[in-house]
Amino acid sequence: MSAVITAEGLTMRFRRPVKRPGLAGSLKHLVHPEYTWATAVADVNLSIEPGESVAYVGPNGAGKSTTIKLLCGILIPSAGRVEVCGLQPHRNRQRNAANISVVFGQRTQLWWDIPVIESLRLLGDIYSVPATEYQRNLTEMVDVLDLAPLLPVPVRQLSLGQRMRCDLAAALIHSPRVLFLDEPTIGLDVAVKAKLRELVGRMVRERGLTLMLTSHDVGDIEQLCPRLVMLDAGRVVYDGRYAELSRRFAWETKITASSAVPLDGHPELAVAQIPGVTRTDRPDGTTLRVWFDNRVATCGTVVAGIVDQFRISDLAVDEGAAEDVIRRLYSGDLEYSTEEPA
Ligand SMILES: Nc1ncnc2c1ncn2[C@@H]1O[C@H](COP(=O)(O)OP(=O)(O)OP(=O)(O)O)[C@@H](O)[C@H]1O
Repeated sequence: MSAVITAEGLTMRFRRPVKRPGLAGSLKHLVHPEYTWATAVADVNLSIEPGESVAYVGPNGAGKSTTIKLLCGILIPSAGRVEVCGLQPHRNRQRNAANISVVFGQRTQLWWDIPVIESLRLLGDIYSVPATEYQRNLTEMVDVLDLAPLLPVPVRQLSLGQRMRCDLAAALIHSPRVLFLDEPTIGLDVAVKAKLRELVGRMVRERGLTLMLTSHDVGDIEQLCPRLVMLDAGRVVYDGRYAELSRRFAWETKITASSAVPLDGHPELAVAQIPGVTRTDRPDGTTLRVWFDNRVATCGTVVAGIVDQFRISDLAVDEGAAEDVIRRLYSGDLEYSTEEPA
């Protein structure tokens, strides 16, 4: 099977004006403009098969939306190559548009003043969707997204959650092969999130839709995307299964050991000397928390070292879920590494 999305060495640099402060600075810039270059996407390689669901994640400013814009043909790459359904998006914007759809959580593609159903009909005409296919898509989406009461309402009168349901319907009315969702569930309540995820999941399973999702909501990723590509400062730092994340990146295991009586002395200092222990602290008088590098030490050796210091009355071991790993990677608490754990 050949990939539906490929990127090779994909790079996007933006030129930014350097302006000195004040009127003099503005005038100088008019006469002698100065610029710097900022790299938003750096040498990204991607290969996504038809029917795959990929979460494209990373901290704010990592380059996710820029990549989506490159894949939609909105931006022209500074370097590298990109193909979507066999087309270079920026050279074939119109043909590319027939194959793809994009939903930006912050924006609508519906016409503000006309009823939702008219927007859907218009999109059906623009994309020349055959009548039977249009009707089948509409019926399915009205059913899953509960759209019936919204169809006659002008978009300007819809709440955010109602509008997003209609936006997703609009994105899928022409049966695209690829769907890009950029923060689709931002600001939505749990019920609306569930409806959106249900429809997208169904389209992937039943129609072979290829999905590329950017989201800061781990629920979207967990429920829709077995594969996760993580960006940091424009570069891919992880491309693999979501479930692999913990194994690959969660080097630290946390042990919380409690004592029935207040701890004597400074057991945290002695425990910190155990090989592999990265840090320790005492959140209260009876509890010791120990973080260790699980590639270097085992839980057994660390617990044995704690037992040498005091009698443990309660013990919890926290391996860290993938969600926790993502949060810690973003905050810099965990380090990216391509090394496999020992
Ligand atoms: N048109 C532009 N001109 C100059 N710089 C830009 C432009 N668009 C994006 N950038 C810069 O490129 C970098 C990546 O931005 P991008 O919007 O792709 O990030 P993101 O990962 O989608 O972030 P977020 O999670 O905050 O939406 C940022 O530093 C941003 O300031």
